[in-house]
Amino acid sequence: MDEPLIQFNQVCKHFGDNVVLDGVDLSIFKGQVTAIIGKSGIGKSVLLKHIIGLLEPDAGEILFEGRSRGAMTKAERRSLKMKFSYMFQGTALFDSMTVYDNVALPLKENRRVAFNEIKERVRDKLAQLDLIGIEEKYPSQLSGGMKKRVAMARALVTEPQIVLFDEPTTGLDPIRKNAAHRMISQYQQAFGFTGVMVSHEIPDVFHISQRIAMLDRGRILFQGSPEEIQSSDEPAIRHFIRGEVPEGEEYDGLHE
Ligand SMILES: Nc1ncnc2c1ncn2[C@@H]1O[C@H](COP(=O)(O)OP(=O)(O)OP(=O)(O)O)[C@@H](O)[C@H]1O
Repeated sequence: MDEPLIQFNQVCKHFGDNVVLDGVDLSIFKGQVTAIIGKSGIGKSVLLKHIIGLLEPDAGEILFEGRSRGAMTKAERRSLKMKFSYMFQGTALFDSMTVYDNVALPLKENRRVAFNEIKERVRDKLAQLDLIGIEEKYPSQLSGGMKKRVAMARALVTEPQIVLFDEPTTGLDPIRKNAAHRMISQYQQAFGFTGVMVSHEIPDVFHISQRIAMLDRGRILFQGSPEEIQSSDEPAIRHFIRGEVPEGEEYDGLHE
């Protein structure tokens, strides 16, 4: 297999007494969607935040094409940052800005994109996400599902090379959820981007990801293809992906 685009080597992170990542080894490959699955509160968002540098590991390292962020020059770090886009759990839309301005923001902020091109790209993304006609509305006037789709439009409008999604479909109805998954797949086929997606949508996520990583008790319990995880004999994996509580055990998924 090729060199990973992003590589976690023995990454550890704790908050006070709460050890969240305890030696995470994870490989993320270019052009693939990698889904991060695992129980609630286990540290999936924390892992994602390490990729964009919102959190720094206490120990271990994260390599991008073989190089750690710390070893990069300022210019290299800036260029790495431009490759990323992300969509976090809370949609983080700006309430004082219209839908159009929210989606146009990344194009206006970091890139020299002509006014007409911004208009075209924003319209395109809104159309793909079934959001035409709401450009002038404000986030407070939208349903939760619509906000989520606006956030997705904003994450994809720059056509980024690496997109991090934190539960992009939670709270969407089944039709919109499928549409959002389809959009991620189509976007990947069109642009060959690398996606890292935290998701609880099992088994749906197996259909749109090429790689699955399961986080459990601070470590990656499994990483491999959707087919491999579905045929795993490991009880913790089998129970989790089937949504079963092992006999004689109480569900201990609430780590928060
Ligand atoms: N900035 C922080 N300061 C202190 N503790 C934090 C911080 N961020 C996360 N945590 C803790 O880290 C643990 C993992 O949280 P995280 O949000 O990554 O879980 P998750 O797997 O994404 O959960 P869910 O599936 O419910 O979204 C939790 O115990 C959380 O309280």
